[in-house]
Amino acid sequence: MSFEGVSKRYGSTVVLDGLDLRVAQGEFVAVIGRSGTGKSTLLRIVAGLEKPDSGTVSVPEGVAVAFQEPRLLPWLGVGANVALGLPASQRDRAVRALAEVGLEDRAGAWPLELSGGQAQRASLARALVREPRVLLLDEPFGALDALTRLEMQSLVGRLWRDHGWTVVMVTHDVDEAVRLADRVIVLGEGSIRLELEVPGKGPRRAEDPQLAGLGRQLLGALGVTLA
Ligand SMILES: Nc1ncnc2c1ncn2[C@@H]1O[C@H](COP(=O)(O)OP(=O)(O)OP(=O)(O)O)[C@@H](O)[C@H]1O
Repeated sequence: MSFEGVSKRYGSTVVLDGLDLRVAQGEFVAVIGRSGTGKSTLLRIVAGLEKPDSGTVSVPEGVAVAFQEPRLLPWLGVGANVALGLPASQRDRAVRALAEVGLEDRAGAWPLELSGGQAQRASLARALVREPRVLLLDEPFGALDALTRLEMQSLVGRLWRDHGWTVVMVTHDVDEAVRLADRVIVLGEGSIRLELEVPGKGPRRAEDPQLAGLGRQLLGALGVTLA
């Protein structure tokens, strides 16, 4: 997947200014940046929901998106939400996807009966069932408590390894970025301010001391200095 010289503005606000980005097949890239630096805009362009003003975007077929709020349809059961759009002959794929995210016993529940973490799992199952090549995650765990968030990070890391997806994840959480991604990019003023490779393969142990140093570097690029 690649962006070459991609620019996007809304009125007089320049959001992306000649952005170049290449993501290898199977790579996990985390995108961080201050509020309003264009992270969601970048994802929306990858998803084909938005067109750039100029530049070239090349994205393979098969993109699935999971957002911070799970966006399940409240009038359909969890299983039906996951199976939505699948031909009747392939409904068993929804059952398998629910089992992969640990929700096999919740297929008959209503979305409103799920906890935040379960709803996020259902949302992941809905992406899984489409067998995407590229998974886009926009602040997927932002609304979850700290423990559920750690569990969801492990789950996404495991699914990524099992399925060989290319992942682009927008997050405000530097620790989450270095725990999961192969590479973290910091967006600012329309382009990439800093790019860091994270050694090893995610999901990494949250308490890995090497990650703390990378996290501090990223916070520095975001203009945050810790005492
Ligand atoms: N449809 C739109 N119309 C007008 N302005 C927009 C639109 N979408 C985004 N913007 C503006 O573009 C800029 C980038 O927005 P974007 O949502 O991509 O940032 P972000 O980095 O994802 O922010 P956050 O971290 O707060 O979610 C912001 O100034 C925003 O107000």
